[in-house]
Formats: sequence, C-alpha cells, structure tokens
Amino acid sequence: MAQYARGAAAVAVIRLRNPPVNALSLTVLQALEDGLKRADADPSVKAVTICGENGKFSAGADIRVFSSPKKQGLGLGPIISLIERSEKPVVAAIEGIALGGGLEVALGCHYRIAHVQARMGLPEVTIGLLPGAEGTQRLPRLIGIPAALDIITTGRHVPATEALKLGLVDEVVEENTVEAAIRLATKLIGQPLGHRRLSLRPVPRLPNMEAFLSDALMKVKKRAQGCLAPELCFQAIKAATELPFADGVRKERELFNILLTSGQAKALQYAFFAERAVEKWTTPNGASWKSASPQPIRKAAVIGLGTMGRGIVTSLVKAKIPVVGLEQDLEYLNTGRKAVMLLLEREAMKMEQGAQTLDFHNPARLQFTVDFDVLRDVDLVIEAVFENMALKKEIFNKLSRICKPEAFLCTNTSALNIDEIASVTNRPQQVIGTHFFSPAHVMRLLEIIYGRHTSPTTIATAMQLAKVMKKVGVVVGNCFGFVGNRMMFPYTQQAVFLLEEGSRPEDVDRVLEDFGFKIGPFRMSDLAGLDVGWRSRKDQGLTGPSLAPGTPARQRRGYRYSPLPDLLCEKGRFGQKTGKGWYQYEKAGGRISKPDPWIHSFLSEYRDTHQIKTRFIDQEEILERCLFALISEGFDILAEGIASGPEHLDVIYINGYGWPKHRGGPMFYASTVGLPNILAKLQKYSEMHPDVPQLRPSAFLKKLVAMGNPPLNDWMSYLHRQSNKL
Ligand SMILES: CC(C)(COP(=O)(O)OP(=O)(O)OC[C@H]1O[C@@H](n2cnc3c(N)ncnc32)[C@H](O)[C@@H]1OP(=O)(O)O)[C@@H](O)C(=O)NCCC(=O)NCCSC(=O)CC(=O)CCCCCCCCCCCCC(=O)O
Ligand SMILES: NC(=O)C1=CN([C@@H]2O[C@H](COP(=O)(O)OP(=O)(O)OC[C@H]3O[C@@H](n4cnc5c(N)ncnc54)[C@H](O)[C@@H]3O)[C@@H](O)[C@H]2O)C=CC1
Repeated sequence: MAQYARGAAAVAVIRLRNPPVNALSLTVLQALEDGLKRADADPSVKAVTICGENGKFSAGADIRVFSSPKKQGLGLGPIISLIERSEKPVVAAIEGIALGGGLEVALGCHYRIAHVQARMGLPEVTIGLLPGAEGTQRLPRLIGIPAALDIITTGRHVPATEALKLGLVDEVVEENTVEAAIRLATKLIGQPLGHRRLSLRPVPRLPNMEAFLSDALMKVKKRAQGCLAPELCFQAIKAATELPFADGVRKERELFNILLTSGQAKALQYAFFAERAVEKWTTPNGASWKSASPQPIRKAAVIGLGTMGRGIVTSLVKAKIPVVGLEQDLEYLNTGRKAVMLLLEREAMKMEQGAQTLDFHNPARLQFTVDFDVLRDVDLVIEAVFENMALKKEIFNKLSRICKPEAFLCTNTSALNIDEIASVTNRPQQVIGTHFFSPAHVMRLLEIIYGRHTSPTTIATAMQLAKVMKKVGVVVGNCFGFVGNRMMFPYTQQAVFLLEEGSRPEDVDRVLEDFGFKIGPFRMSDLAGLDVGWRSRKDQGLTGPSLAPGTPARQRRGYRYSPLPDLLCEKGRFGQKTGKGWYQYEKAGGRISKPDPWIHSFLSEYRDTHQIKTRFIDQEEILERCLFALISEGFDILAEGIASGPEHLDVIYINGYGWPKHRGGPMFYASTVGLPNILAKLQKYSEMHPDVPQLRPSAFLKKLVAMGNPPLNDWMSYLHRQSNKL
C-alpha cells in the first residue's frame, strides 16, 4: 500500500509501503494513484512528497506480477503521467534504492532529492525487460543519450554522488531526506513547473548522433551474447531520439511486450528468484538457514598461493577480512605475494573509479608467511594446495594440531572427498568444502560442500563468508566433483566423443557459444590447462604409467573412453600456457585462439588408426548430446539428494560455468525444452552409443516424464512418490 499523511501544513507525503523493498504491487500502485488524486483534490495541499517506507524508496515493479495473470492491471505509466501533470510540485525523496519502476516514479516527479548513500538504476534489462513505464523516454531527456544508454542497457546501480553529477537528481543530502524534500516542496509552492516536466523537454542532441548510435548498438550487441533485452532497450532509447514523447512511449510499450513474451524474461526472472532461494539452504538431515547461526570471521588464512589461492586472498582482502597467505617455501611465497599484490593493485584501481579505497599495505590486514605457527589465531583457513589427497590430508592434520579449537577448516578441492579430508582432523564438524571458481576474485560462485559430520554452524559460517565476499554461496552434498564438476564431466566427455566421430573443436565450440555459453568446452579447456584433467586422470589410473598393460585404447572399465586429451598432453599441448592445445595461440600464454590445421590432420589420422568413419555432425546433435548428458546428470544429483532443488544446479551453472543466464540454467532450460523431449533424445543417443552410460537417461527424469512432466517447482515433491508407469 501507500500511506498518505501531512508532512507540513501544505505538503502531503505519500509513503510507498510494501516490505522489504517497497515493490510496486498492484495494491501499492492503486494506493499511490489514490494518494495523488486525494492531494490534487484537497485545496489545502499545495505540494507533494513521495518517499518509501523503512529508508528505501522502491525496488520497482513487483517482479512476480510479470508472470501472473494479473499483469494487465499494472498500469504504472499512466500514474507517472499523473504525477508529472500535477499542478502542485511533486518532490521525490530517494533513500536506499530507487530501481526500475521506482526510479521511473521519481522521474515523473518535478524534483528529486537523494540521500548520499542511495543508489538508483533501471535494472529491468537484467530481468529480461526494459523500463516500460516511460523510463526509456524520460531518462534520455534528463541526462542525455550516452548516459541513459549506459544506465538502461547495463542496468547498473548509480550511486547518489554520480547521480548528482549526471543531473539525475537535483540535490544530495546527508540529513533526513524526507524532511529535506518537504522543505524543498514548501519552497516550490506557486512556482512554474513546465520546464520540470520531462515529457515536454527535447532529447539533448549530439553532433554525431547517427555515428554514436551505430557504434553504441555494436557494443550493446557484443555484450549481450544472445540476450534480447539490451538490444531492445537500445531500440527504445533510439526511438526517443527520433519520435515525439507519446510516439516514443508507444514504441517502448511495443518493445516491452516483445520482451515480456520472449521466454528470456521468464528465464531471467526465474534466475533472480533462484539466486535468492539458494540462500535459504537446507540439508537432508534437517539442518537449515533458519536455525543455524554463523560465527564471526575476524581473521582468515589461505594455504597455497597458486592460481586459486591468490584470487581467494584478494577476495578476502576486498571483504575487509584480515588474511594470512601461506606457501610451502620462500620461492613460492615470493611468487605468490607478487601475484596477490598485482591483483590487489588492479582491484584498487577499479575501486577508486567508484570512489572506494582498498587498504592492503597494512600488515595487520595482509600478511605472508611460510610458518604454520602464524595460523594459531585465525578463525578460518582455506586450503588451496595441489589437488592431491595425501597432501591435503597432511595439511589438514597439521592445521588440526595448530589452529585454535574453534577455527573452521575449509578446502578448495574441486572434486575430492570432504569426509576423507575431515577424517584426519580433530574437528570433522568444522571441516567444509569451499569450492571457488577461477579467477576466484572475479567469479561469483562459491560451492559449499558439507561432509557427513559438518555442523550447521559451519555451513552457516561458510554461507556468511560467501555473502561478505559478495559471492553466491550454494550448499551441496559431498560426491566426486560435487555438483558443478560432476555435471561438467558428461558435457566435456560428449564434446570429445564428437571430435572422434567427425567434428572439429571450433565446430563444437561455435554451437555452444551460439547457444550463449561465454566460451565453448575446448576454448575453456585450453584456458584452464589440459594438464589439470590429465593429472586427475593419471591419479584415477585412467592413463599414464598406472594403466594396466593391454587396456584397449578407447575403453576403460568396460565403457567408452577417449584418449584424445591425453594424447595432446603427451605432445606438450597444454592449451594457452604452452601456446598450443585444441587451438593454436600467437605465443605461449597467448589469448587469441585460431583453429589449428595440425589438430585437423591429427584428428583424421586418429580416426584412421581407430577405424572410425568420419561423419558430418549437425548443430542439433552437438547441442543435444552435450547439454542433455549434463542435464541427465543433474537429475541424478537431485535424486541422490546432493542438491535440494533444481534452482541450486541452475545458480551453480550460471555463476560458475558461464551458462547463459537468459536461458535460466540447465534445469530451467530442460523444463522449457520439455522433459519428454529430452528423454526421447537421450534414449535415441543412448541406443546409438550403448557403451556411454552418461547418455542413459536418469531414472528421476524418466519418473518425472511418467508422472506427466510436472512444472519445475514441483519436481522435488515427486522424488519419493510411487509411479505405476515405471
Ligand atoms: C532491491 C535489491 C537491490 C535489494 O537487494 P538485497 O538487499 O540484497 O535484498 P534481496 O535479498 O535481493 O531482496 C529482498 C527480498 O525482496 C525481494 N525483491 C527484491 N526486489 C523485488 C522486486 N522488484 N519484486 C519482487 N520482489 C523483490 C527479493 O526476492 C527478496 O525476497 P525473497 O526472495 O523472499 O528472499 C534487489 O533485491 C534487487 O536488485 N531487486 C530487483 C530490482 C529490479 O530488478 N527492479 C526492476 C523491477 S521491474 C520494473 O520495475 C519494471 C518497470 O519499471 C516496468 C513497469 C511497467 C509495467 C507495465 C507493464 C505491465 C505488464 C502488462 C503487459 C500488458 C500487456 C499488454 O498491454 O498487452
Ligand atoms: N585452477 C582452477 O581452475 C581450480 C582449482 N581448484 C582447486 O584448487 C586447489 C588449488 O589449485 P590451483 O590453485 O590451480 O593449484 P596451483 O598449482 O596453481 O597452486 C597450488 C599452490 O599450492 C602450493 N602448495 C603446495 N603444497 C603446499 C604446502 N605443503 N604448503 C603450502 N603451500 C603448498 C603450491 O606451492 C602452489 O603455489 C586444487 O585443489 C584445485 O583442484 C578449484 C577450482 C578451480
């Protein structure tokens, strides 16, 4: 609702009220409209202030309304016109946040005052929409095309101080914003308002508008990677440069409706709520976010300052948690320290642009050592040494003796058994997996893996750590590869099998990049280093000296195996780091991949050697085999209780594996393709490749199809239901 009151003798105050973020539901909008009409009708009211309850203006339209049948009634645009047309001055008092429809309401007001800590933005693009309440037409008239394009096509939040410089707000205050707005409203009584009505203003012209717009469109398209909303936001803003206000609004509405029904908006809105849903973690034995409290982390340590450790240290420093970095010897320590300092300097430079500072030269905040004794007083340790169980156990055993009894011990292992690591400690209840993604200071995902003995407090503490590091923590159970890497395995396995059968690395990558992945599986493998998987396969006895003599080249444990990645490693082709992998690069450490004729002839020789008939593989087969195998593994993970819902898998894939957000994550995507279709295709491919168990459809997928293909929200409720049709 919205509360109507008197702020001063002649000023009415309309307070938007819908906790926690004053989202503009149909009820709030109705109350806002009623309040405006009441103020207009009351001759003793000479001015109006609009503000929000609890120090927040508004987070915009209630996102849930977009997928509800009641959306037809969400007529925000006409209410904003009503505000703008008012003959009595209307002042917006912006505290906390004014986002989306919230900012559009403020743009309809004649004046805007913001608290210095407020943030403003039009983030509709991030949920697959555009500012559909005339925001694409008013904002360019207020702050010009370049700034409006930036804000609307990125959806970024603009701090109050920047908003003032842009002219988005008229004043920034440190005091009580509502009182300041009421004072301003009182002063404005009787003054002319015509020039303050944005719909009546022209869009400021640029000398080179056409060239500017065509350049901007190219940039927007490149960033969008298949997501529709940024380009349609652009089209709406372009309309503001070409059409009178009313026609621009019509164009905005037309484009908004295209987005609303595109499917991408649904996927992005699902992703928004999925990210919030995973914060409310539970485990199969009944532990949950509701009853567990996190412990404070006042000081942390990171062991191993390699690829991952240096990023983790950087994230901790950015989160203002004092940290000790530990390495195995002075040489490694120096290399690690330099790498950390370089990352921190870059981060500090970025933060300075947003008027923030990063203090990392103070030894009380960041310390480097080779001495485990320094870790006596830390509250939490994150181990990031080589992926080797014996080494990890040695470290955890040492930590268990040195660290104080309350300290939490975390491992960054990408696949190893958390219980086995915990077994060598005197506190298995305080051992947990914290799986960061590379580069750890950039990637948002933190997969949090509880073991058999991990306590709810430990899980809550790891989740809290994710939050302060501005990461998305997702709690999952313990199994080889956990959720992310376990689902990744069948995906990359199919990609390599496709090479054996006739594809080239660039064909497979192109199909998956066109689907929306930031990077295809072979470019990804070159970036991460082929040697990483090679080492793991050697440890598992799948290749290398421990492989039993006489093992067939393309078979392991009775199933199909491709030695292609091993053969590349044996030739020293580790990817970008050696300048050659699945692609060729300009030099060792180079970043620009080029298809490699050597790989093409190597693949044809390989097929000849193994008598594989090269065949043409179309895009559909590439996409289906890679994605459906990954999805089927996801259903197995759900059935085993490793993750408590499909949202968990989707949040992991979007934030850790470059899955295109506008497709909602693999499980959401599966629901849009239709489970019966996925099942039928997996059955077909599995019949064609009976020696590939990863193509056999998951029993849970089969069950859901037999149960009539229920919607994604209901899947978990079918886990233990009996099905007669199976
Ligand atoms: C606001 C935040 C920055 C806060 O962050 P934080 O403090 O970290 O808290 P959170 O955990 O994120 O959030 C707390 C809690 O609030 C819920 N929530 C947040 N925002 C919203 C929201 N906008 N709607 C609903 N719920 C919200 C969140 O889920 C949490 O709850 P929980 O899930 O239970 O834990 C951050 O939350 C944030 O960034 N929020 C999103 C802000 C945003 O994206 N705003 C834009 C919204 S879209 C919008 O405003 C659209 C418009 O302007 C267009 C209006 C036009 C309408 C006209 C068209 C109507 C359609 C009719 C079609 C007719 C067709 C025809 O005519 O033919
Ligand atoms: N590289 C990646 O993309 C990812 C790796 N991981 C996991 O993170 C862990 C670390 O991986 P990377 O950083 O890639 O390895 P890395 O090889 O780059 O770094 C490991 C570091 O640990 C140090 N180290 C080894 N023994 C030590 C000891 N006894 N005491 C102190 N330091 C010691 C090494 O000197 C080295 O600097 C592994 O478990 C890996 O599986 C997890 C996610 C992604």
